[in-house]
Amino acid sequence: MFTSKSREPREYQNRGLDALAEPPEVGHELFVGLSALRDTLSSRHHTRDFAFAHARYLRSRVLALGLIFALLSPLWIVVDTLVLPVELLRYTLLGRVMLMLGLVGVLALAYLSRERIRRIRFSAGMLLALPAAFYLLVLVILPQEQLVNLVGYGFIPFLLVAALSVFPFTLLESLGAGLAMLGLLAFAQLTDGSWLSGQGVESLWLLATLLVVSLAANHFQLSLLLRLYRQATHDPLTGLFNRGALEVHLSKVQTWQRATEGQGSFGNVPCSLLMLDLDHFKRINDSYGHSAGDRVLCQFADLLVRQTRRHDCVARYGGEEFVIILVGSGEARAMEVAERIRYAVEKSEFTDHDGKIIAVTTSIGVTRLLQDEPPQQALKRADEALYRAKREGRNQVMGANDPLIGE
Ligand SMILES: Nc1nc2c(ncn2[C@@H]2O[C@H](COP(=O)(O)OP(=O)(O)OP(=O)(O)O)[C@@H](O)[C@H]2O)c(=O)[nH]1
Repeated sequence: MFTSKSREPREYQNRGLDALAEPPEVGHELFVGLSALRDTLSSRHHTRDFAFAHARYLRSRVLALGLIFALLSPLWIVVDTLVLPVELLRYTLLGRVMLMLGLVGVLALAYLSRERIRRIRFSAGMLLALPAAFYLLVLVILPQEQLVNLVGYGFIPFLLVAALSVFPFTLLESLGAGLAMLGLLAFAQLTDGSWLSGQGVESLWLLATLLVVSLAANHFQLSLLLRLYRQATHDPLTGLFNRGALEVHLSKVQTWQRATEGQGSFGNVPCSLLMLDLDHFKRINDSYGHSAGDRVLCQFADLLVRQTRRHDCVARYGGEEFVIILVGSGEARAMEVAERIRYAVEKSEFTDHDGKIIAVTTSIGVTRLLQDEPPQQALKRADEALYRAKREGRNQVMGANDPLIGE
């Protein structure tokens, strides 16, 4: 089986392609428990598509918790008024007003950042950093002898570490925030003189324990999110994108086309669609069994991923039908790639479970993806071309009669 990888055209590198998903790994297993540690430790291994789903989820948490913090903060003014001497009130009041303004800013930022991953992460970080900074400021500004009058401030590090468990943070993110809270508590103890006292050590121990519980909650929350995401968007047999995820991805590619070239100038950023169907697949099932058929589908999927580039997208459209989006490839180039794939399939040694060779061929329909058309329309054109390839004898590539193509 040949495995050549074509190089990306230079002009399409570094032009926002990272905003598109990477093709999923073939045969990637759904995982549970400890094996998910790699994915919950940091976001390094997350695909761009999951990063968007993750950010959307994070955003909803930021909005919910930000609202709770913003409401609780002014309520605590009542407690301050009851317990603090008047000369201290102006400090804490000023701090609370600044905290509330900050929280409103975080809420606004999260609300306006629907698809902006970095901004959403930043707003989540600020949501935790603002109350911590408020507490730190109170500790620094108030005279030491007045610190005993503070009621309900000492629990801020505990509240924030507990809040970590509400967010689907990665373990490293939570660990960083948790260590910062432990540092804050240590500073508070050094300031009020309880450092290394029995009560001080107990508080530190409690906060560290709470952090471990939050980290466990983060791990399970994030791994569950990943699992649900994969189940919703990936075909369990081949590990490729499923039909729903493909359609979402098609729209994203079109958005990228528009953003790259500007509205109305379609034709300048060519992208193409390949629709592939295994020939006489029913016969394979009938002759070798359904499970050998499944094996062929996986081998076929594997070949498609190896024949395409990282930014292209390979999806299982249904049954023995697959779709490839070639990003940055016009019709002529797409026909070449399709022919190369057809040839590779013909020459490849597909095998059943006993290593018996199964002859497999594929028919392919090719069309251009226009940036302003409904994705379904392009899929329909590719399907019609595929149908003609089947009708003309199978094991061949057929181009669609594309409208308004100007390469
Ligand atoms: N093993 C296996 N078979 C599948 C799967 N999904 C669909 N099929 C089979 O794929 C076959 C498709 O058959 P047809 O639609 O008649 O197409 P074909 O035999 O490939 O013939 P042409 O497409 O006309 O070349 C059916 O027998 C389905 O049962 C699957 O996930 N695994």
